Amino acid sequence: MLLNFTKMHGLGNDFMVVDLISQRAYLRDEQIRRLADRHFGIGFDQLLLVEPPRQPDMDFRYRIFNADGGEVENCGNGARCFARFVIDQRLTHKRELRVETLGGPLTLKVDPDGRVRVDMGAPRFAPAALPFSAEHDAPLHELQVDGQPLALSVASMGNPHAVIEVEDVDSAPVETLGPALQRHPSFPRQVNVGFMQIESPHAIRLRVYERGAGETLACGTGACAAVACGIRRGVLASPVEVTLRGGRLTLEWAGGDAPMIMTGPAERVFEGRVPLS
Ligand SMILES: N[C@H](CCC[C@H](N)C(=O)O)C(=O)O
Repeated sequence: MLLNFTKMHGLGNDFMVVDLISQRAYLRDEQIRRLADRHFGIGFDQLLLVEPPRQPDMDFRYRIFNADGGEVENCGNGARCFARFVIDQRLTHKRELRVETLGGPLTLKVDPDGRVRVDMGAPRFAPAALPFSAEHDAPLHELQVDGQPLALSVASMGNPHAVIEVEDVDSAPVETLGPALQRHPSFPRQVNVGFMQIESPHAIRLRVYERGAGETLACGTGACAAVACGIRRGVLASPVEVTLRGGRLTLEWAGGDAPMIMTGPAERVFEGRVPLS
């Protein structure tokens, strides 16, 4: 069969978006890996599936698969692209949508200027929420990584995040410390690793080594986790401008159980059809 898809990105974090309401398909994990390959396939960081809701108060079910084929709980840049996609495809007339994900419900709102505002839910810091093996919840934890002590914060945005403060993101050890934390026994379901440089209480630079995809040009949930951890530590204050390699996001959070609000762009690149073997 031929599968219709749309290639999209949020600040260079790129996606294959598939409408499984107007067409029927089942994608096995090895097919996802092949399609994700930037030489033998289409190439993407994550695959996003648009499905009918399973819960009565939701407009859609939003499923996310990493390039390695694993299904995950949340994807912030993908959520903005999801909203643009279902409106452009006329799958809804609404401009404010409720979608269900493995990590919980999200509210997506497309502004008249095309930017998308996402209620990402409340950040959670309890180690069990990631999961992360630690006795207690704390704004900063210390971990032994390859024999060296490392201070890090942890947060769940439905998916697990570790946040490390660095002096300079450009020289941060993303390609070594990222994988080292991925395989660390303290993260039994692996982890997305953010490297955060604080420029001011309202501005950070961020790079993210993502679970199942490696370093991406941007990570929405990573930006949420970094800002939440920084505000909790008292070194950041809402709103926070997050500059990633692919561009800029605005994050707002009132603390506690308040939702993290992320605002940013979503772009369509091309439409395509791909044979599914
Ligand atoms: N790029 C995504 C994060 C995908 C998360 C995935 N890498 C995971 O395993 O949790 C974002 O914008 O939030």
